[in-house]
Amino acid sequence: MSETVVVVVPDADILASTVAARLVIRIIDAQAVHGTASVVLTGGRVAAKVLRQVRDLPAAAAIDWSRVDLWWGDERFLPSGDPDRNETQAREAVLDTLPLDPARVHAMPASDGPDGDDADAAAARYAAALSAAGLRFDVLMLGVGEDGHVASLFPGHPVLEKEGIAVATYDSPKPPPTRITLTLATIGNADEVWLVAAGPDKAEPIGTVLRGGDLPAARARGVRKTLFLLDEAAASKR
Ligand SMILES: O=C1O[C@H](COP(=O)(O)O)[C@@H](O)[C@H](O)[C@H]1O
Repeated sequence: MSETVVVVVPDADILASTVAARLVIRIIDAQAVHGTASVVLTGGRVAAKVLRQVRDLPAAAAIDWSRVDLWWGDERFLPSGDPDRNETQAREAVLDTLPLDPARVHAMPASDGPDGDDADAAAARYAAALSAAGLRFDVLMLGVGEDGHVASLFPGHPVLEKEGIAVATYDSPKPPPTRITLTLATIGNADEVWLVAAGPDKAEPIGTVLRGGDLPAARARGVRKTLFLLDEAAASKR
C-alpha cells in the first residue's frame, strides 16, 4: 500500500538542501538495487535550487552519474536552449557539470527539434522513448503551482482528460501556452512521487490538497510513497 508522508522544514533554502540530500541517497540506494537509477525532474524555482544543492553535496560523489537516467515531468515547448525551458534551467543549475551519459539525459523535444513545432508529434516521440525504457522511475519530483497544477496539468484544463504516456497541451494558463507533460497515469508509475513546494504562494493549494481537495496535485501519487516536502510557509494552511 502506498504511504503518504509530509515533511516540513523551516524555509526554502533548508528545503532545497533537504530534498537534494534525499535525492542523492535515493539515487545511491536505487543503483545498489538495480544498478541504475531513474529520476524524473521538475521545472520551477524550487527545482533549480534543489539541483544546485545536489552539485555541492559531498555524498553525490558516491553516485555513478553515467548510470542515472534523467527524464522530465513537463516542458515548455520552446526552442532548444531557450532560458524558459525546464531542460535549460536544469542544465545550467547542475547537469552540465555532472559526468552524465548524454544518451541517458532524456529531455523533452524542443519546438525546433525533430518534429518542428508539432507538439503532438513531439509528445508522441517522448512517449515512445519512455515506453521503450520501461516506464520505471525511482523518484519523480513535482513542483506545485499556485493554482495546484503539477507538471503541466492545470486544474480544469482538458489536458487532464487526455490519455497516453506524454501529451501535448495547448492554451496553458501559465506561459508559454504550448507544453508537453506526462499524464497522471504515467506519474502514477513512479515508485516515489515527491511534491516539493516553498513559499506562502503555495500555502493555499497545499492546504487544499492535504485536506483532501480535488486539484491535479492531489491526484499525483507514487506506487510506494508520496512525499510532500514543504517549507513552513507552504505548509501554513494545512
Ligand atoms: O511552469 C511550471 O511551473 C511549475 C511550478 O513552478 P514554480 O516556479 O512555481 O515552483 C513547475 O512545477 C513546472 O514544472 C513548470 O513547467
